[in-house]
Amino acid sequence: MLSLRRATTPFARVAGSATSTSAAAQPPVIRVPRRAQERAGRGSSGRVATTKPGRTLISCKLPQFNQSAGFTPGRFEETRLCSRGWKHSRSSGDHFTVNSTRAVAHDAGPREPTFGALRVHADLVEALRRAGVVRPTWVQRQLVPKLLRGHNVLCAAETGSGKTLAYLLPVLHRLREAGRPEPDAETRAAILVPSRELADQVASVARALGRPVGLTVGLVGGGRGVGAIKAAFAGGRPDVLVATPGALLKALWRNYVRLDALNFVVVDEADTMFDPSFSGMLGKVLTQTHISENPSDLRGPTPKAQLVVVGATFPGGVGDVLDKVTDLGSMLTIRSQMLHFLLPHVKQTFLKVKGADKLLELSEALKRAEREGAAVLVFCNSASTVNWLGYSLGELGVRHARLQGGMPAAMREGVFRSFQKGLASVLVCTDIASRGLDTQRVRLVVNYDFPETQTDYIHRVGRVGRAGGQMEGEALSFVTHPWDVELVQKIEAAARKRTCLPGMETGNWRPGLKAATDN
Ligand SMILES: Nc1ncnc2c1ncn2[C@@H]1O[C@H](COP(=O)(O)OP(=O)(O)OP(=O)(O)O)[C@@H](O)[C@H]1O
Repeated sequence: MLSLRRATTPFARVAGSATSTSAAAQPPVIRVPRRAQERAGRGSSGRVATTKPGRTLISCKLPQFNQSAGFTPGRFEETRLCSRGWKHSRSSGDHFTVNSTRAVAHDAGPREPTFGALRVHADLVEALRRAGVVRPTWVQRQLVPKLLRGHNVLCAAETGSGKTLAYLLPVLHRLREAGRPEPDAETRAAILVPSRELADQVASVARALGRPVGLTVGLVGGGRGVGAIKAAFAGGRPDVLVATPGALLKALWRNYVRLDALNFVVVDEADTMFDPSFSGMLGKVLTQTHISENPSDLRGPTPKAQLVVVGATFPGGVGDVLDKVTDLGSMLTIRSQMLHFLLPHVKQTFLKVKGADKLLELSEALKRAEREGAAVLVFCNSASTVNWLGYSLGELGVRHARLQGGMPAAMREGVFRSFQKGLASVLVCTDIASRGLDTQRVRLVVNYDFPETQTDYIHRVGRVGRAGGQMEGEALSFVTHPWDVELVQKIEAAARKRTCLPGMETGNWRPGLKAATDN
């Protein structure tokens, strides 16, 4: 007769096979590893009980795939995915939701210090207070002091966590402390961003904060021709220039601005800026600057520029570009703990749907959002789908705005602003709106086309659940093609295992750079 006993090691040991004399008298005892015992206990279905009392993390159309917030599968345990059969055409209509497990986004608790404790200029703190921004978020508490101390920093933190203020405050503070320059002085800080909409947004925040401390802010964005770029410098060179790389290169070629006297260079939205489509231009801009290698380079008669690179995701090519302009080893890194995880405060639903049914599903979702008074971003993968979908929604009587890169710059300029002002509640757009744009009004993101990469998914969903926001965010993704399903399976597996998205692990992030705690 065999008896099962709980093993103390993960490996089975057959005790009866030992050569002790007493063994012959005893019935053989087989020690079975705990995992195998648990598997045996699951019954004939072989399924692990993934539900426990309490909140549900993942709720599915088929309840046997539900997973409780209190359950996490073992590291080597096979994860049962609701989306496993989604390549089959009969799976249409199936769905699952990753529920939010946290209520507040990135906001600091009442016991966190206020901005005053970060030792930025009192006028800046007061300007923030007037805007209702009192306590710094995690990334602000990390980045501001390091920049004030003169370090070059590479900073990766989730979408909507407040990175813009995290770099703007020390930049404005240090320019203010340096005193008023000569009237014809060169620009002292350049902030580089990938789109004119984002340039517009960052410039308006910088202006609101720069005004009280007597600093001027200029803006040059792409797509408006040389006349518009020249006009940006008509009133003299601004202290801070927010620019897209293409427009800045044009300004440099025509000598409207110089970058060799900069005190600060900021590269925002690193994943797009270091993407091959931008990195060539960015490299050309950076080679015209003198980037410091350590804080002592910021002093003396010819001070160099401090460099800060920020993003919510980081591509591989960052080092290749930066290596040419500074000592990478001297850069500090800041990385938030939940980088490249699904946002825990945003409810995310995935719906397997036939291509022909997507419009119907979308109009249902838009009706629900309208009843709740929620603004919606609808993402498509191409400009032509934006145009087609806009036309179809128009036919259905849905008021909306459209934003895609092929639109003339003059038209694009007003679209996002009018959406922000609430003149339209639905914005149909390409990924041009997924990077950096602050969308406090938006409560629902719809992936009409499933994004092509996990990075795009992170940035799109990151348009909801932003710091300082009062509203619960939600994302709805339509899953149609087999290649969409592959991506969904990776996302579902990461959600169930509570790991970051596969292939985006940041354990060895920027090896060779000092960790932020080194300073
Ligand atoms: N300390 C704070 N308290 C309250 N709200 C804040 C705070 N810091 C920033 N915000 C607000 O949070 C929102 C998101 O900030 P921001 O756009 O800088 O995020 P981000 O990290 O740059 O996002 P993304 O990665 O999408 O570019 C903005 O509306 C901003 O005004």
